[in-house]
Amino acid sequence: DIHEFWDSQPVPKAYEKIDESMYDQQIDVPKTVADVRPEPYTLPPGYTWANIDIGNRTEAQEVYDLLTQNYVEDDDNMFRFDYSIEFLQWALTPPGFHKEWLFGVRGGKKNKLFGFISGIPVDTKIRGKQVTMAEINFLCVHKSLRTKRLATVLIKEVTRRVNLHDIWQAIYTAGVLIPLPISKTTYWHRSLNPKKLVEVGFSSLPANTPMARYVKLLKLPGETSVKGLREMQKSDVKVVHDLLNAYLSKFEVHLHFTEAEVAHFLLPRAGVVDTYVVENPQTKEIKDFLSFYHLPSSILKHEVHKTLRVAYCYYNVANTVPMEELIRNALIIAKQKDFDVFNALDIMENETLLKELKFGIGDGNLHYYFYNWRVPEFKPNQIGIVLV
Ligand SMILES: COc1cccc(CC(=N)NC(=O)c2cccnc2OC2CCNCC2)c1
Repeated sequence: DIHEFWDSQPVPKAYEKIDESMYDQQIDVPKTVADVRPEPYTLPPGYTWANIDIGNRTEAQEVYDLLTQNYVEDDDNMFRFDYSIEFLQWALTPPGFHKEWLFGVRGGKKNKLFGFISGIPVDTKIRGKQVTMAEINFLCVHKSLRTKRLATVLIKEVTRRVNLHDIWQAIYTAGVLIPLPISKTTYWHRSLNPKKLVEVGFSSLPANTPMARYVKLLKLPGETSVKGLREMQKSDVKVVHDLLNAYLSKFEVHLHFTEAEVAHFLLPRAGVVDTYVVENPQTKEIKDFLSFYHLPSSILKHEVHKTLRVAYCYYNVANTVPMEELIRNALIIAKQKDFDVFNALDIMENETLLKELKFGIGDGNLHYYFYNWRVPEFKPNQIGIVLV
């Protein structure tokens, strides 16, 4: 069963008793690239490995088609993530990405894509220690091929390909609980279009609250309130880079971004990511910025509404503006851009503003995991990494 697989992996065991001296180091015995299996893992008969050039529109379309039909659904199977092609190309081609870490499994007469997994290299800081990791995401097996253990082979193969680059740790998130989370975070939602959210069953009307009153309760100003708020542009990359790294260094677990990575991940891209900086009208200085990414969900069983437009809280730094006002302005912008809901995890400083800004608690958790690195469990507000 699944635990038989994870029991064979260098992740903390559910039962282990650990003393402090075991933390901040790898779990596996030290290995070198020479120890890594040179050939790909064996697939079931009829299936083959296939690298995916996500920059190629045709191949990106195949990944889109696989994910939009077979990727993660909410616990009630009412919604399924619907990552766009442009979003996948953005998320999977940061500076320095390795093309052999983007691959899948093909099979059948039409050599169809039945499985996919991805890795990108990230520079992490864990309790003050620099660790280069692979950020693993988009593990997906076609619904018709579940229980063939393809997922475990995809995990082993991406581990092998990452190890060939002399990288031995990884970070990933999952809604499911497997051994052992480094943190259990909770998701929260801020309704922007309450009428639609109630119609599609995403939200329910609070007791004794007519819809008109619910809408009024959640109403946001039509315009932003922060003076000097404007879209990020190329010339802001340097200052945003310095602001972001300085801010993230406050957290026990965080990424370190290069300038090129800040340009890639934060410069606005239509339908993918929005970033706004606060330029002080007098001094022209920038000390704050907000950002959110676009991840719609398919609405699986509704006659009229087919898509839920969801904005996800990304990286936000508030030095001269109260964080609550900054995020309220993110909500106002998201509403202006016709998003239906704004999602956030209770990581970083988010917990302090969720209630004030009328977020409702979600019905699930997102767990963060490390592969082959032992740490004590962190509180969500010690996590300074956002995975898309
Ligand atoms: C609303 O449509 C959904 C479609 C599929 C799953 C879920 C529930 C869920 N699992 N949500 C999250 O994981 C989540 C909730 C708030 C913020 N970020 C999140 O996940 C991000 C980060 C991890 N990769 C997926 C997107 C909701």
